[in-house]
Amino acid sequence: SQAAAAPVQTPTSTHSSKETYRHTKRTAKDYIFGKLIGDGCYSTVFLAKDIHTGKEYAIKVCEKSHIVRNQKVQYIKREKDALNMLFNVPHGFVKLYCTFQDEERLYFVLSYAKNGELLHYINKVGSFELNVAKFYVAELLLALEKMHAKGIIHRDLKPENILLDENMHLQIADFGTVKILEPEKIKSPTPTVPEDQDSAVRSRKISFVGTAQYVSPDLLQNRVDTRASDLWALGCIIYQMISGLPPFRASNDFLTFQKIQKMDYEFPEGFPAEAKDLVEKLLVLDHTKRLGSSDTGDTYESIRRHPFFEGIDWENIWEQTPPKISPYL
Ligand SMILES: C[C@@H](Nc1nc2c(c3cc(-c4cn[nH]c4)ccc13)C(=O)N=C/C2=C\CC1CC1)C(C)(C)C
Repeated sequence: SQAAAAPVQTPTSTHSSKETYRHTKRTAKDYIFGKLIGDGCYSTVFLAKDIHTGKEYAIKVCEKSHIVRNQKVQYIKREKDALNMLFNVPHGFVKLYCTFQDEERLYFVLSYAKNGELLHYINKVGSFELNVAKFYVAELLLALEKMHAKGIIHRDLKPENILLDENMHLQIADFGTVKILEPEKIKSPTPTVPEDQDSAVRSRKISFVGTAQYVSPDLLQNRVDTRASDLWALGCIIYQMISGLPPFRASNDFLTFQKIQKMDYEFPEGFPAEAKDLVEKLLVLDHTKRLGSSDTGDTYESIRRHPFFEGIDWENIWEQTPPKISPYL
């Protein structure tokens, strides 16, 4: 006969004012789900409110069957690992507060980036004034430095997954495409030892390729994904903030890939000279020759030093009030 199951002791939250009480694991019932705010290919992001605290969060919901059927399990695991690795970085990233699941779905409770996608602002004003572009490129570079210092390569950086928080500071989101380098490979951004010409993570078959307009030629050609892939995307994003469109664009991805590999792009009339110079130093076919590829340590000194960043206060930018994003006449 079925032995009577011992009554399960539900953990009561015994706490005095001194102790921080241990939450019982959250479930979807602890949140009021609101509008859909983002739609990825394997996930949907909802605005949600915690019924106990009234705080707003973004909750990313993934259908388990969908993930398993499309062999995306390792992407979900990497995203969670990357978000956990970045939890203690105070600025530049959405935070993962907790995860839980039910029969059908996985839930990620994340910070709500109240002002949404950077892309929305670029499209709204057409293109950014130079001081606005400079500010957000600087915050993006600082976030990239933090990620790369931990051996996290984003691999799909684009204005759609660069978000703005309630104070209009930048937050990188969507880590479903990251590659996390093994600890022994977390060295300076590029080879410090001459014979190790290729700190790239040379994987025979790269199953993942980013969004066509921002994918680097090294990822396309010799199927190598390195931190420098993100520096290529940075070059594309700078170009797009200032001109309103990404440098490589065509009617389909294949034609876009061809343009990238032929470096077939040009600068519109009036594109500021210093911004042009910086973009030209990042959109370099050879990933070891991109500005920043030879920097050692945890910062991209050679990029920070570029005249484009004249006047940026690297130590205090996250505390500063971001410049107004107004239409560029
Ligand atoms: C990039 C992502 N879109 C989004 N992901 C997140 C948002 C988010 C917010 C708005 C928004 C806010 N106000 N108006 C629009 C628009 C798009 C968003 C957020 O607040 N918090 C965390 C997010 C993502 C966390 C990430 C680890 C998964 C895609 C397109 C993939 C769905």
